[in-house]
Amino acid sequence: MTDIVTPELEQYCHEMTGQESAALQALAQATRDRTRYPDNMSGRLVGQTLKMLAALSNARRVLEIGMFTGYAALSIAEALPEDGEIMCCESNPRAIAIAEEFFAQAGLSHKLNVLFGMALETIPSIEGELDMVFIDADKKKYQDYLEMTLPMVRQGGLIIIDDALWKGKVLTPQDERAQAIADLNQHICQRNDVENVLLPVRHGLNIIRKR
Ligand SMILES: C[S@@+](CC[C@H](N)C(=O)[O-])C[C@H]1O[C@@H](n2cnc3c(N)ncnc32)[C@H](O)[C@@H]1O
Repeated sequence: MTDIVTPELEQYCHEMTGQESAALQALAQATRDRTRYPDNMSGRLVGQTLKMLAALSNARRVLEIGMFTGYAALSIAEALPEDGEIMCCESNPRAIAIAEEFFAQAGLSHKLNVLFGMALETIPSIEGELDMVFIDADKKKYQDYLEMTLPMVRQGGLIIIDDALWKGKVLTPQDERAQAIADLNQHICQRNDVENVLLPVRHGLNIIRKR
């Protein structure tokens, strides 16, 4: 994947960002050892950014769309209060098994609620308000995820969209995914019910706050 910043700066940011917990380091290693596409994992920069946002916004109920092996979910869970909950949509049972194993090792299973299946089918089963949503599944469905979850987010709550710069291809979109994300970024900054900032963190994070 094309780096948004130079590889040297990316590495520097990685090294100068607070070390992850031992549990997150073990999960990252297991993801590299036991999955075919470990690059799907978000990693330290995104994970620590999400953890920081969850802490700053006093999040208690969080939804992640696209959990994979649970790196971002576990990062966020570490910032949630004891009665906090992270609901995670995921369609891959092997990835779910790894996430559950490492949540258990971290002693945080009580905060995890996995919604197994296709996200657009499982999200409607969620009741109550959400403080934060992290969108990181099927790029072509991002707009649908946003429309479905924005009404569920409390006023002042956050939606964070990953891969918002999609390999840098949003500048001159030449495939369906790049076009979908470019259209979504355009749409978000024109809405008047949210405010947002698009940051070049890893593959791009679009941070949206509901007015
Ligand atoms: C980029 S990975 C997520 C990485 C993860 N957020 C992390 O922090 O490591 C995308 C995940 O979304 C899942 N996924 C893709 N489309 C989905 C859908 N429609 N419903 C549920 N999960 C989906 C994939 O199985 C994959 O595990």
